[in-house]
Amino acid sequence: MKAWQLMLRLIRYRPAIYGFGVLIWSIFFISPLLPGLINRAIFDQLSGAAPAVFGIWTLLALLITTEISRRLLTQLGTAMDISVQYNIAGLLRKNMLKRILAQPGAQALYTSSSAAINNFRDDVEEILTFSIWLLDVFGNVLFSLIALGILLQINQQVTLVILVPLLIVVSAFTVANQRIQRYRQASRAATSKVSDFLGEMFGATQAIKVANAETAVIGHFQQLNDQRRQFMVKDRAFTALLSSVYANTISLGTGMILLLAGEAMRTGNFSVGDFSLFVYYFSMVTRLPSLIGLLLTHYKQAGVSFQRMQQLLKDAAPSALVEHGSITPDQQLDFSPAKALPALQRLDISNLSYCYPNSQAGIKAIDFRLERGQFVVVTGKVGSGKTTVLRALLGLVPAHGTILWNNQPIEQPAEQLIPPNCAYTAQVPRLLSSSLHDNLSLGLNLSANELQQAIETSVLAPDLQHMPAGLATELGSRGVRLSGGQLQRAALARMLVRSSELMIVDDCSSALDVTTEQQLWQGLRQHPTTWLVVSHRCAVLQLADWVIVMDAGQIAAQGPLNDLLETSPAMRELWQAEPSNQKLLLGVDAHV
Ligand SMILES: Nc1ncnc2c1ncn2[C@@H]1O[C@H](COP(=O)(O)OP(=O)(O)OP(=O)(O)O)[C@@H](O)[C@H]1O
Repeated sequence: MKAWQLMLRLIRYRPAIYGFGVLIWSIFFISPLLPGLINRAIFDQLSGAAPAVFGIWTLLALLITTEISRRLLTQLGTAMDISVQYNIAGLLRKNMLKRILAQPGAQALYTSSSAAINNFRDDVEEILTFSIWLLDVFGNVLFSLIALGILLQINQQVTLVILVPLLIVVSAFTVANQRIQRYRQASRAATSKVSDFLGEMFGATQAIKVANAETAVIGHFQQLNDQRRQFMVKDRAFTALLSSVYANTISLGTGMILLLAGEAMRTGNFSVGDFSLFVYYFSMVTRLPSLIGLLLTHYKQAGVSFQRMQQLLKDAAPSALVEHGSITPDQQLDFSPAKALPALQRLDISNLSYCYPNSQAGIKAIDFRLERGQFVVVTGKVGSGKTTVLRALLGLVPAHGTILWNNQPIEQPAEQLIPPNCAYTAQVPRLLSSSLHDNLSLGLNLSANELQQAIETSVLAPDLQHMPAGLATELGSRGVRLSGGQLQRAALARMLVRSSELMIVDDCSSALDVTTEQQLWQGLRQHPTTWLVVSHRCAVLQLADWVIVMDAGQIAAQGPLNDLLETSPAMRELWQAEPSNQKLLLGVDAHV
């Protein structure tokens, strides 16, 4: 869809408000026609060029009334501007947010989060600027046409000179057209790079400090800022240059008109009143070329913003950005909870494959089965594809393959394999800057008993005793006030309160000491559900009913742990690599 089509859809979202805005501003912009004519009458009466129709005081009263009305119109017009901006910004932002939230987790954002913030802020602002320009343009054009009609009746030759600046402006825009777009795209991309890096720097402050890399990192940041400065200066300077070309054409036109008007007055074809009318209308009529030039420039820049926002929506239809719908603040986004599937008896995964874009890495032809109540462990070397198996199964990456839940196909895993059917804890769990209670519930209305059970099973109870406000303790940004081990167990407790048929956990006890880890997994194993767990730790492998060994994106072997230790060299290698103290503590058999 072209920029003008998208803009039209936005206008049609609230046609009455936009229409009223156009009407108010049109009245405002055409209202100077009247004072111009009054001035002309006053001057012609005073110079004796025309007979007195109205008294001077009547004319003055008319002038004052017009000016007061214009002030009132400005207030009303500003209110309309705000209303238009609220609706357009609300619709664009809601549609972008809706699309992001509707995507499966791992694909929610195709760009970085700071680039997305730029889309929500700067690109939406650009569209708002353009929409406000559009509100004004109709009234300005109308004023100019009527004024030109009046002036043409007075003196055709002088009036036609006014068209010269318009031609200059249109030619200037035609020449600059491509550059406007190119400079705007480059400046926006450079801004995104700066915000991205800023976000990364704040997120990795500790890593930067312990690596003593402040100078190098700040140097790189400076480089990105320099690039941004260059692109921004080009973009702003070019827009300013165009504005000045547009504005200077007015001065050119003024000079020409004054010369021609002076000549006409000398020959007696031009009264003082006519001259005052020309001068009065002239500044406004000649503003039209400049206005049109700037409007075309903003149109190009709005086009770049539309493109950038559509990139955020990626595969969605272009019209998704301007799709009409309610934006009232109390409007709930429509996230219907997942339909509960029948109690899980068997989950069959066959031929599950996924390859990461622009790489050879991923998983190939994964087949395995989970039976009700089983505790299945996926293990393997670093980078062997364990996490990818889970993400592919959960629909967090667009994988191929078949997933059967009690022999019924799961067509949309990202929408179906969520609570109450399936709960998941990622390898690096994320908490939010809120209280521990809010982080566990995430909006669920939990009983004290449910919370207590989850806290005990996740072995979080001893830690809770040392928290100053218990469950109400604020965790800070992304749960920064928790230790690595506490964060992992808080995420597990969050999963447990979403009691589901299938629990999926990705290697998230790595920060725990051996005793706590053993206690945790034995507690989880008691939970009456089916488990699929990624781990290479003895504490977990020992509890497994079934172990799947991954190697280079494929299943190298699968079966009970004891069988694999006899038959699979890959499993033996992994087992031997685990610290022996864990095996001793757990009383591992004498296979190794
Ligand atoms: N977003 C990505 N883009 C490209 N390649 C990726 C991406 N994520 C992972 N990979 C690659 O895919 C392969 C499998 O990664 P995966 O995270 O599934 O391994 P893993 O067995 O879970 O590793 P670990 O034990 O370190 O968690 C690796 O080679 C990894 O480099």
